[in-house]
Amino acid sequence: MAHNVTQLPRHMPLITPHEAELLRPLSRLAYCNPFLPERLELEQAALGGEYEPEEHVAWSRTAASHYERPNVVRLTALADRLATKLRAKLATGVTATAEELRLYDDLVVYVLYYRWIATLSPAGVSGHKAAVGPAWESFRHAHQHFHEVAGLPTGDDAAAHLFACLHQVRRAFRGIFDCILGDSLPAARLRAQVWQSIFTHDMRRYRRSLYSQMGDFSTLITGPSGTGKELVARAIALSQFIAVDPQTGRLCSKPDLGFVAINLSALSPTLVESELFGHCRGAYTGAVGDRTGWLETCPEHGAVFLDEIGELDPAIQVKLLRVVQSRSFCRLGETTERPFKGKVIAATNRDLAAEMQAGRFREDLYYRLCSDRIETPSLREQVDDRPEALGGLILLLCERVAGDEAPGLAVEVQRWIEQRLPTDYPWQGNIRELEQCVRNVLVRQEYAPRTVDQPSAQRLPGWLAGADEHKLSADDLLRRFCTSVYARLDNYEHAAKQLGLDRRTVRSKIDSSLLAELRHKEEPLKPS
Ligand SMILES: Nc1ncnc2c1ncn2[C@@H]1O[C@H](COP(=O)(O)OP(=O)(O)OP(=O)(O)O)[C@@H](O)[C@H]1O
Repeated sequence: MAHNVTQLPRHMPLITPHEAELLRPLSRLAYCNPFLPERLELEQAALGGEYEPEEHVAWSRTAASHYERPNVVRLTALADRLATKLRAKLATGVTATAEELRLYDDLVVYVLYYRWIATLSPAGVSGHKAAVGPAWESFRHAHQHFHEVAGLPTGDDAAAHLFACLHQVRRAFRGIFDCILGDSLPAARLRAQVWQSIFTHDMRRYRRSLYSQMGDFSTLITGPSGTGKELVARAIALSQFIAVDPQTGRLCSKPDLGFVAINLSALSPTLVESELFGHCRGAYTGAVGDRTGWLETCPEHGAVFLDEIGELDPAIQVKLLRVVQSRSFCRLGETTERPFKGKVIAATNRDLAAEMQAGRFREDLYYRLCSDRIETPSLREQVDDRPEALGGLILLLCERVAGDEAPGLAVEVQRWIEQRLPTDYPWQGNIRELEQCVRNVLVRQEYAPRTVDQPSAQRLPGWLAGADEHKLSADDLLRRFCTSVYARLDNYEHAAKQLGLDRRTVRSKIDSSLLAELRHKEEPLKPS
């Protein structure tokens, strides 16, 4: 190929100022978080006048825009042409500066990714077979083709590592973009946070070295019920780095085996221990044989998801702390140490700060778990940020349950909501409730929300959320009630009198974060 190119003088710069205008933003696009508004800004900077304005604050899935975004299609073509041109210049012997080489290297990453994506079926391939056969051969060939002329690392190992990283990017993108829905800023922030949880904020450093160490970082997901905490956990778990075998181009393990979810509130402490750690025969009454626990079966690229971590028995909290600290554990009834290779992801809708204050949750475990923390926004927060986000969500949820019938069903659901629910309807069950609403309207042409049909005097104030589902303990209830009375009266003496408790008891029951929240919202307490 180099033979057809006119010989250029050696002192000529590799990149012209005009090319640099495209190349600089492209270089950043190759490593940026696709869910931050920055992504759209960079596309605009690269395309200039050719940029087609987007009405969204950041990339999100809408019924209209799936994968073929016009700006990306344009950019990909431009990037491909520029990479081919620069490669040809390099082949003539033009010497590049270190900065030019860095920009060229980033451009090649961008081009290789989109060339590979173009070989996938429209539905995309997430399994390990995606890395096999012709796709790998053409990737390896292109990697060699672009790198060798620039003196950049070539060879199967370098190609396989980049291929593994790009495969991970693809899995993460699909897990986040396809599953975590919502066209509001809080939803966009959530997607960006999940991306960061997987790749950190610096993807270059991740590609260089951190890719093999992210299992050491536990993730704590907090947020109200029905806001997608499990969805987020799944996206993170199934998007961990998996190496590619340079001989075959296959991923060394299957990504879809990497997620195990345990609901800690649904199991007795003994069962939780046995599920997590495994046991040997006779470890407790009923342990009739050896059992391998989830910590043991979790692969290196996988994660164990501990849902409702706030409900974990204190004795097991100590054992879990050891797992996240030393990454080893023993089966019940055994003293042999076994390694834990995966990642721990925990979630709760409880206020862990209050749980710690009340002595029910260990601080040391909390600090080990929250090295990476993600907060899922409520549906109300999303709709308050962008009222149209509700319609977008309804349409996408309708697609999930009714396929091609989605547009018609979405109109019915939206009409029902507008006519029958107040505009400030709290959506206490969040997106799970919205899903139920969609299903109910599909089946019965109506939805019976619990709170709306009740007389307003019977509705629960926000600080009692969960009480109607019997999710609160008696102590929780007392703490919240004391906090709420104190928030209104702002005086321990008066609060104690009203509550019929002594002053010190009231003081000890105050939940500081709930207090801050109540003061912030100035939520009125109904007169007693
Ligand atoms: N952002 C979202 N995008 C799409 N679907 C969502 C989102 N959030 C929640 N859902 C849907 O709502 C339902 C509940 O989600 P999930 O179980 O992940 O919530 P959760 O926060 O873990 O709830 P809980 O605290 O009760 O366990 C699921 O069907 C999920 O697909």
